[in-house]
Amino acid sequence: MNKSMGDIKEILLVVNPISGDINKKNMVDELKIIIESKGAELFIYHTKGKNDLENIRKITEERQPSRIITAGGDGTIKLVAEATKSFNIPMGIIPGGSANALALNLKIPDTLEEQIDVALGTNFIDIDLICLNNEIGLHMSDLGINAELIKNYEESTFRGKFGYLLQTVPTLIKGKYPYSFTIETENEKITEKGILLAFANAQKYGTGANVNPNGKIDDGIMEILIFKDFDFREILNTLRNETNLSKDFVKVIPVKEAKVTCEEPVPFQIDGEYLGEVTRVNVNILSEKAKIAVPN
Ligand SMILES: Nc1ncnc2c1ncn2[C@@H]1O[C@H](COP(=O)(O)OP(=O)(O)OP(=O)(O)O)[C@@H](O)[C@H]1O
Repeated sequence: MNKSMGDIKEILLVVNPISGDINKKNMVDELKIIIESKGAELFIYHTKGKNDLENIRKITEERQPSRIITAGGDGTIKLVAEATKSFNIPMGIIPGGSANALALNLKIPDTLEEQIDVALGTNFIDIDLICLNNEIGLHMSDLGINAELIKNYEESTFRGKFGYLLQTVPTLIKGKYPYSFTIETENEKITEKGILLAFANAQKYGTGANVNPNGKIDDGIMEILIFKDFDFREILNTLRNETNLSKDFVKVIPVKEAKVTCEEPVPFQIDGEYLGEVTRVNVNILSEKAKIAVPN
């Protein structure tokens, strides 16, 4: 366990009470004991699902905590990163959602004790924040078949990875793919047909699929990935973390900013949250970063 908390005097803990169907009480109790034993103060905010952005921004402004710890899924981390992006306060992560893709990408450990240790530690990564149609994304956002899957999952009563898997077959049967995507960057304007267009800051989806093996979450660049069709051999390679995906399967365009337009409305998601159907996505990397505590 972390021996010294350096100059951490007050910690803001943001807890999503419903994410991942996980009871966060043990985590909160353990964190309270550790923090109070070090003479620091803990202020807890439970998300409500409404007005959280404004509330977290206000609390951060008033209390000026020296660290923020977020216990929830990817949606909660995104919310906190957005609310606190102008304060430059380091954030620790206690993964507590159904997929936890960002925690997976940042190699946050599995046990609560180790997670708390990392969250209070002093090793940080400054990750890029991507602005997509005025919303913030941290790791993986996309247009197409995956967003449709997320929509169907959110509408279903089954939670967790099994619920997500259950939605796969009906989504694949009913989908309107392939979609037509026009991508405009500072260098080119191209139109490609595909089943999915991803804006990738990280390497992996929450399922572990390594779709962007050359991506770096802190390099000031995102990759636009266009998956052209279902190729089960390539999908298997992706799931096996193979690093050489065929160019016929996925086209990769590294960018700092771009405009993507679609002929028909296409399902859209940011970091696992469904945002409806859109015909246009404007993306750019923001100058602000999210400073996140990660393992050494
Ligand atoms: N108190 C609350 N009641 C209902 N919804 C909430 C509450 N707090 C946050 N939310 C909702 O939780 C969502 C974010 O969840 P998050 O992405 O962190 O977890 P998750 O991985 O999606 O977990 P799950 O799949 O179980 O929702 C947001 O849609 C937010 O509105």
